[in-house]
Amino acid sequence: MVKNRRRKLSTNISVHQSWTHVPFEHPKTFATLAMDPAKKKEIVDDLDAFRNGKDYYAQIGKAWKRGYLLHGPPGTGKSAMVAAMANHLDYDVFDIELTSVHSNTDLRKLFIETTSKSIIVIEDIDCSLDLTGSRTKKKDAEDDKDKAAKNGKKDTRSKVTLSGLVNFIDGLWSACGGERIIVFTTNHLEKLDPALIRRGRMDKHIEMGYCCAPAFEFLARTYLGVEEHELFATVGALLQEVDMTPADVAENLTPKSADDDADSCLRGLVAALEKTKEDKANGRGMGQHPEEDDWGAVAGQE
Ligand SMILES: Nc1ncnc2c1ncn2[C@@H]1O[C@H](COP(=O)(O)OP(=O)(O)OP(=O)(O)O)[C@@H](O)[C@H]1O
Repeated sequence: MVKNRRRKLSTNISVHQSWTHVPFEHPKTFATLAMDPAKKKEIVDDLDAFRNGKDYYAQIGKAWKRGYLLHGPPGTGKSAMVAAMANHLDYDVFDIELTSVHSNTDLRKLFIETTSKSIIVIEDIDCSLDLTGSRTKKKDAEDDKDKAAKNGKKDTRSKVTLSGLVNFIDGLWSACGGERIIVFTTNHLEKLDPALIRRGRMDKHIEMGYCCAPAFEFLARTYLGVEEHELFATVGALLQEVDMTPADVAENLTPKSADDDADSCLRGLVAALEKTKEDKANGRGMGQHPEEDDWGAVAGQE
């Protein structure tokens, strides 16, 4: 892997509809991302195949691009996954804030200005636009707009349309040369129009889920340097019963003072899980634990 250039993080600026660049410093790598090793390998292999696939893409007559859809609840590592991808490939990241893009034309302009070897990220895509195309949702969007106008508030929804975005994904890639990856993240897969996320546009769908025992043990090794502990079984059992994101588990495993050690952090995590379990029993919980494989679909791929 070539590591001789400095990666950039670029975000779009609304006033000028252009990019601003800062060094990309996010430290997350696949080595520190808690997920099923087999799934992790599958994603890394997929990225490597893409990076080395110039001739293959030319041979099949396809633009050299790949779309990844990362979906799951907040705090399950979607942004961390984007950083791990960028660090693995040594690509720049172009972070598009769709609500600050004024029109499809501006989106096209921004896109044309992206460079080769880049990951173009649109986070929380369901929050940025009315992307469902359904009449009910369009009506909801119009109602929201009317409500905002009545309350003297600015309509923050982007003027970029679903078809504008689809064109952006399909058409322009071919005109741009050089490899590009596009990533959408969402907490609400069900809100997205199937046309937007079909294979060929979003080629790989990756589900990021709640933490389960093996993911917790990985985090305990990373955060506390602990391979085994008597509380592992207790934590594992509690994670079967309640939903806790890897972000919350990681936070509980982070020492808060010089007196904190592995023991106290693990006891703190058990207390937090028991509290969540109690809340759930009292009807204050987040709902049922979804059906998961051993890794809690921390990165289950569909
Ligand atoms: N699977 C994971 N492995 C290691 N760390 C994780 C994992 N998931 C989350 N974290 C840590 O939790 C924090 C929050 O994660 P992140 O921002 O990636 O979640 P997210 O799914 O993008 O959330 P949101 O939907 O709210 O943007 C980060 O510090 C991240 O490093």
